[in-house]
Amino acid sequence: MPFLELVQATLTDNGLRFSIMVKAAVVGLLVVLVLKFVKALTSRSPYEHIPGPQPSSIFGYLPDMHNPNDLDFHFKMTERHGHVARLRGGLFGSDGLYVSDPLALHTILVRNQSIFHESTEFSGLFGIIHHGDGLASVWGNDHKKQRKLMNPVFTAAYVSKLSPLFNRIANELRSRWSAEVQSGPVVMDILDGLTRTALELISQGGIGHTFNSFDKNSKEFVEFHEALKDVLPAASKLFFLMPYFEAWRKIQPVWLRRTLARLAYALPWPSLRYFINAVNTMHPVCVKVFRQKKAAMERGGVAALANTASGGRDLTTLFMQANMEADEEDKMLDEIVIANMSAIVLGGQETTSGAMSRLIDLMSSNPTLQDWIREELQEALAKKNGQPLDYYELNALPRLDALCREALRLFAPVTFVWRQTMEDTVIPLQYPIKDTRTQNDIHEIVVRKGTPVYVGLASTNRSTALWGPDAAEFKPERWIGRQAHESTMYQVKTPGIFSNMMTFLGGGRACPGMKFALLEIKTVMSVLLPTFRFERTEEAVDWRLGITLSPYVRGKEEEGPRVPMQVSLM
Ligand code: HEM
Repeated sequence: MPFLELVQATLTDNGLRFSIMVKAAVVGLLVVLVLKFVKALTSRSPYEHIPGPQPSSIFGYLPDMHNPNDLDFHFKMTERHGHVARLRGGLFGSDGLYVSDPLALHTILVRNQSIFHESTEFSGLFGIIHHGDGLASVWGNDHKKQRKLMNPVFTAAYVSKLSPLFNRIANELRSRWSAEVQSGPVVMDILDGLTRTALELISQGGIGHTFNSFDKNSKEFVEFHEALKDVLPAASKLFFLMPYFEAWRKIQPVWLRRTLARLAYALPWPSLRYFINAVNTMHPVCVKVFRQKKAAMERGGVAALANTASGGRDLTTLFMQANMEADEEDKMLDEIVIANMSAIVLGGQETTSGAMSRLIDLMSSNPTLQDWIREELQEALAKKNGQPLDYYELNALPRLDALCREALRLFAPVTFVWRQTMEDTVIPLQYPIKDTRTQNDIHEIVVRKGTPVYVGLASTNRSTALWGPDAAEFKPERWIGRQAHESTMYQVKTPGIFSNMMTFLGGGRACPGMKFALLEIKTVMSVLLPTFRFERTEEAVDWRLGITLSPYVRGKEEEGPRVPMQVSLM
């Protein structure tokens, strides 16, 4: 329905009160913009003495920060401006801070985490995507309560039990690719196969559902994958709407929110449409899976799920069981369980399919490295007479481990996370920065309430002060023979939960899925590398930012994410 007709129909439906509300919203928005403009012109920033990048426009740092083609904004932030950088807010926003200093990160993520909340931008965004207050949208006690129920299912004891399932899914990919390359090398988009694999791993292992992703005719896979692929890049392009997402998802009555969403959908704005479509596709699937699971468990406990995709061993079944047994005050509402199912699928799909493609991409340009990893896997498999390697056996392989660590250090799939300061506070610095006015060293920074603080995951992972002068180079051998705590050049500790790097964050909101992700990546490599050789094609692949990183063929970005690769049997 054309936009104007839709507006007319809606007005007729809901009458005068709707028209008044729309006018009030427009006036309110204009007032906010004017006030922000006046504030920016009249007030002084408390961070004028801190070095930082010059924004490329009057709109301040946000467009630069979300520019899909400027990964160096993040990768080189520390080396260009120091371990804390001032981000200029421009004419409509206030200044923010970009942090990669280990001591400051410890203060933000661990010691004073109650002062540095998840930003309303991200909590609002993920609250809309997951349709509720799951892990990504709550803080304080609510967050702790949810983590307490969910953390146990992410431990090695549980995750290791998923090895047989993961091996079965990885072998399905191997069979498909083997059939394709049987009569000789073939150039194929490996991202397609790895995406299907990652979705099956997370959907079967995470929520106990299959999208039949290896079936090229699976409508459910096509729709859901389309939604997953679009949702974060589209959201990233809506960054200037993000401050209003938290307020948006609280709009009452619900009919008003739905009507506004329908109107927004009718606007000629592709990113907004992709976003709304994606959100409306993902949620019903999680609701359906949850209802089926709950009904089965109420009938016959976990045993009633024996014939489902995961046989009842998936993470959701485990935490639903814990939820049923929890004390009344600790229980999660059904809508929160559903939001967390959605968080698991979204948090675990793009990140891991990207990481797996990156690993193969890196090995394809370095055949010696590829052979070095393959040799280790072949030896380990030979010792088991070709039987699949389990969680503990995979973790005991130093070369595979070094490859994973180095790729995840240098190319952190999540580039930065966003926090907001809830009260005035001070952050101490490990590496002093220079006062731009006096040139004196600054050892601590007073951070004002309301300041947006960006935790630079990729930039910390590339700091030469932490990792040595070769920090920006891909060198898996740097990990060989080193314990996790020895990993940084000068034994400096960061709060990161993964070998001192920030890839999976640290503190109370660190990624719970780290062990799950590493098992996925290592299992898939252990199945593919002994069978296939991967070689680069002429087409260059660039990784672009869209909250997570996605690969695009240079000059063919409009074709969507792809990683073309020549694949042949060993
Ligand atoms: C290479 C793969 C992965 C990377 C790099 C990664 C990274 C991260 C990071 C940086 C965060 C913090 C986000 C923030 O605070 O804003 C996070 C949170 C989260 N991740 Fe992961 N993740 C990965 C895989 C997974 C997997 C496989 C799962 C599920 C099985 C998962 C589930 C989650 C959840 C539920 C959260 C929210 C935690 C909370 O707010 O308490 N992630 N992840």
